[in-house]
Amino acid sequence: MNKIPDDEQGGGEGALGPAAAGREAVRARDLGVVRGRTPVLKGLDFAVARGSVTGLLGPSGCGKTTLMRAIVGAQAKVTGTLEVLGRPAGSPSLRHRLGYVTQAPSVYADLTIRQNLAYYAAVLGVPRRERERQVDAALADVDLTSHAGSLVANLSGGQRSRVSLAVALLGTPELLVLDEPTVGLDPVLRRSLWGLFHRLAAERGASLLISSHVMDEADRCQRLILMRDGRILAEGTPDEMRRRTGSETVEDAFLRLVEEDTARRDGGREDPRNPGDPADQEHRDHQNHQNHREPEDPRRHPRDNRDNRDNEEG
Ligand SMILES: Nc1ncnc2c1ncn2[C@@H]1O[C@H](COP(=O)(O)OP(=O)(O)OP(=O)(O)O)[C@@H](O)[C@H]1O
Repeated sequence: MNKIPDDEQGGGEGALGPAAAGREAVRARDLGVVRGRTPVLKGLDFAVARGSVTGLLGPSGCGKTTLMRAIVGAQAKVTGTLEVLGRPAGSPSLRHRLGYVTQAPSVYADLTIRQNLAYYAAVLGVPRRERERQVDAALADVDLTSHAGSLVANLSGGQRSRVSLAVALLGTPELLVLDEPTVGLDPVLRRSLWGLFHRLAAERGASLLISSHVMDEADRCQRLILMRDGRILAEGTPDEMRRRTGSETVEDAFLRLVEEDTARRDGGREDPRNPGDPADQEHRDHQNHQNHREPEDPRRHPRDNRDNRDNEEG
């Protein structure tokens, strides 16, 4: 484990004071990100509570992955204030305190599951005598014990995602940032993973930030951050969202909030349920962008948050 360098800025509590720093795993103030030449995140203010399961929800292309990359210190051109576990995002001492799972599984296809985990346990500096126990625990957490000897190349997409999740669990990180971890999984597996997320929060005190563009996952979260077009629409518990908007489901609450937001932005000329909805345009822009985006390095270390931070000088 790295020693905390004395010259790191921000200190243990930052500008938040001891009480706030203790309760919040992440705190953003006026956070902005530019990707290429486009402002993708615009003036975000929010917090992620410690020891809780927080859902980051919003339409495809609204900026969820960009926000997660900023939190784990992998994003270039970040402005404003972003504190993670009481330190400025990207601080070297955070590396071992965070687990990050990207959308594309990033484990070695030519190794078995156990070999991958043993390799990453060594890279992460898990003491040798601890490694076997931690690898076994991570395998059991993601329900892959019986496949431990299988080559990753022979696994299904959902199984590969769970191997990435197991890697993120090594070293018992305090904050887990999971980008759409349940996408493509069957309902039984999804339920069991949500069970795991809540156990990690309740029993180990871990803080989890989990993105999804599927609104029916919202009720599985203790707190929600709803995003649209690079901004925060609302944050709070699922109940608060429903009460505030007089809606029965979080999905309806989200649509109400989009309507209010649209009305605020342009005097209510646009109906968010019409095909002209800016959220649809966001989606189309995102799809166009996906066709032109730079490929991810398949051998990128899933726990290394800093290696492609500078590849977006546009
Ligand atoms: N490498 C990049 N260079 C420039 N712009 C990018 C890049 N990656 C994403 N973007 C743009 O940033 C915006 C936010 O993308 P992001 O991937 O953060 O959205 P998202 O909410 O995570 O989407 P999804 O749910 O589809 O994963 C989109 O408009 C996208 O086109």
